[in-house]
Amino acid sequence: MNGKKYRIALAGNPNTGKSTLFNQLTGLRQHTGNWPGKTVAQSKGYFEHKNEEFEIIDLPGTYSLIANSMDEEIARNYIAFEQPDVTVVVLDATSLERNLNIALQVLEITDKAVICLNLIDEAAKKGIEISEAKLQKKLGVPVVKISARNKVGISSLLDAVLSVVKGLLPLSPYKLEYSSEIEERIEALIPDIQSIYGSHLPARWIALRLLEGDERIIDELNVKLLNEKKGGQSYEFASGEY
Ligand SMILES: Nc1nc2c(ncn2[C@@H]2O[C@H](COP(=O)(O)OP(=O)(O)OP(=O)(O)O)[C@@H](O)[C@H]2O)c(=O)[nH]1
Ligand SMILES: [Mg+2]
Repeated sequence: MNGKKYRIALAGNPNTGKSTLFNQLTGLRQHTGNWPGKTVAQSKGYFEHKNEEFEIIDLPGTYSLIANSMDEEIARNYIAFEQPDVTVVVLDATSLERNLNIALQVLEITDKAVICLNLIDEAAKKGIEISEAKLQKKLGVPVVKISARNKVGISSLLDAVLSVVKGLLPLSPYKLEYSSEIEERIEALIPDIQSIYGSHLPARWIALRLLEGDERIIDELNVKLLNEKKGGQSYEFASGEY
């Protein structure tokens, strides 16, 4: 083990098997607490794959990342501001169309993602066929089929995760394109966002939120900026060990 801990976030709709996957990966090396200042449970765990150490966070299941609820706010803030080394989006392969929405929202925030099609046993029973290769080409990030409950495909998933965190794959995540008027406004905002908040944050995604009139994002960013100036961790995050 080389000691470096890569951080993984598990995102996805409710009931897609995130916690099942989390438990399979971490076994007893996990602990549960609350998200700081929130009444929402947070599970964090650890595991190794191919001599690398990973820390994994089981994010609350959400249908979107627009921060309509505390769960959504937690999930989106973690991905956008804590910037895990990879976000694994767990989708229900039996209802892919509905599930893809959250995948596209994650890809709007971060390039470093792996799409995990879970419940492939159920999908197979229902005669649903999904081409990983086609989906991967379309989405521009690795797509891996698994059955978390039956421990199928887990090592392929972890290989994909490792490739992403090590930067071994060319990633070209699918980005929704907006009308030229909106795209121009996004372009105009990006330099200001970068100069105020630094270039490490997802400026295009922040610009989109601002154009939507999402005022909370400004509060979040200001808290983050203040904490960074104080030299602390941006988003205070429960740091208890397992
Ligand atoms: N058939 C089948 N069922 C699965 C699989 N993985 C998970 N499940 C089941 O799906 C249900 C939901 O799993 P969870 O792991 O709790 O889902 P979750 O995404 O953590 O749900 P939230 O925490 O509500 O967001 C459970 O009954 C699991 O046993 C799988 O690969 N195949
Ligand atoms: Mg869960």
